[in-house]
Amino acid sequence: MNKCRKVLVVKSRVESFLYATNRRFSWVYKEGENGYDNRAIEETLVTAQGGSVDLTVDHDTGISLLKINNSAKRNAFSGNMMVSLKKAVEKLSSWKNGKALILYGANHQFCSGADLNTVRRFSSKQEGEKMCMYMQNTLTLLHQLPLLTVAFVEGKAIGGGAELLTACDFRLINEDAEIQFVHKKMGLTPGWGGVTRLVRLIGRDKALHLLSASNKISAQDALHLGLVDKLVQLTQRDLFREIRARAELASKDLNHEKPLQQLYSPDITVHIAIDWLQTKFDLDNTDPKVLQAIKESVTCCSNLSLLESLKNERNIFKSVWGGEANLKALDEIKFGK
Ligand SMILES: CC[C@@H](C(=O)O)C(=O)SCCNC(=O)CCNC(=O)[C@H](O)C(C)(C)COP(=O)(O)OP(=O)(O)OC[C@H]1O[C@@H](n2cnc3c(N)ncnc32)[C@H](O)[C@@H]1OP(=O)(O)O
Repeated sequence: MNKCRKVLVVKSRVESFLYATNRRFSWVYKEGENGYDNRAIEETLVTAQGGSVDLTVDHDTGISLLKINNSAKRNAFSGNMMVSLKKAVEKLSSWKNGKALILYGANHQFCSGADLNTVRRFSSKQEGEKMCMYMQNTLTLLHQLPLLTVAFVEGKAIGGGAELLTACDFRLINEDAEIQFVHKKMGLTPGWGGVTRLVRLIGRDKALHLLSASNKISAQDALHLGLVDKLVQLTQRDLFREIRARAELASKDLNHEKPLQQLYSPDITVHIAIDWLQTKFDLDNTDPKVLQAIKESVTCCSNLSLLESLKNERNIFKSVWGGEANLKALDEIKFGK
C-alpha cells in the first residue's frame, strides 16, 4: 500500500470510529421512560423458569445461530427465556465482525409464543404491560441488529412466535409449517411489535386481514402474501446428507419409515439457511463492516424522517468510503465483471 493510501485508510478508520461512537439510533424504551425498569422486569421474569435460548457464534464465518429451545412446550417462551433472548441479542449487537444470524426452534418447531404458564402468572395489566415493553424492546433490538437475520420457520409459529419471525430480515419456511397470529382468539392484539412490523412487511390491508381472521396460514399462502421469502422443500440432497450424517454418528435407529419432517435434523436446517445466505449474499467475500453499514442504512431509512435518513445515509457512506474493502475493490476492479 503506498503512503497516500495508508493515510486514507487511517483517516477513514478514525472517521468511522468517531461516527460509530455517536451514530446508533435507538427506538427502544429507555430506563425510566413510561415507568420502564429493565432490572426489575428481568428479576420478575427469571422467576418463570423453563427452556433456554442458545446462542452460538462462529467468528470465522461471521454467522451466528440462535436456537429457541423449549421443545416440550413447542418452544414457548418462559420468562427466563425472554431474558436470555434479550441478553443474546445485546451480545450480537456489538459483534464487530458479524455478518448474519439464523434464528430457529429446537426439534423442527419454530415457537408457540409466550409460555401460557408465564402469561397466567403475569396476568395483571401492569405486569402485562411490562412484559410487553420488554419483549418489544428485545424484538426491536433484534430487528435493528447490524447483521442479516434469517428466521427458519418449521412446525408452528403461533402468537408471539409469529411476531418473532417478523423481527428478522428474511424468512425461510418449511413446506408443511404454519403461521398463526392467534391473538384475536385469545382476546388480545399483538404487543411484541408484531402489528407494527407486519403492516410494514405485507401492507395495511393484508395485515388487517391476517390479524382479524386469526386463522392458520400455510407456508404456500405465507409465500403468496410476501410474509416469507422462500419455501423450503426437502430435496434428495438434503435427505442424503442427513442420512449420511446419522450413519456417521453410528446411530442405530436410522428409521426410513419416519416422516420426512423428523428426518430433517436441526443441522440440516442450519445448513440450508447457511447455503441460502451464502448463495444470496456471497457472505464469504463480503466485508462485515460494509454489510453492517448497509443494514444500518436500511434500518434507519425505514425509521427516520426523509431528511434525517438522508443525513444518516451520508454519514454511514462516509464511514465506509476509503475503507479497506473500498480501496481493495478499487485496486482489483475489472470492467465487465
Ligand atoms: C402475551 C403473549 C402472547 C402473544 O403476544 O401472542 C402469546 O404468545 S400467548 C401464547 C400463544 N400461543 C398459543 O396459544 C399456542 C398454544 N399451543 C398450541 O396451539 C399447540 O400446542 C401448537 C403450538 C399448535 C402445537 O400443537 P401440537 O403439535 O398438537 O402439540 P400439543 O398441543 O400437544 O403441545 C405439546 C405440549 O406443548 C405445550 N404447549 C404448547 N404451546 C404452549 C404454550 N404457548 N405455552 C405453554 N405450553 C405450551 C402443550 O400444553 C403440550 O404440553 P403437554 O400436554 O404437557 O404435553
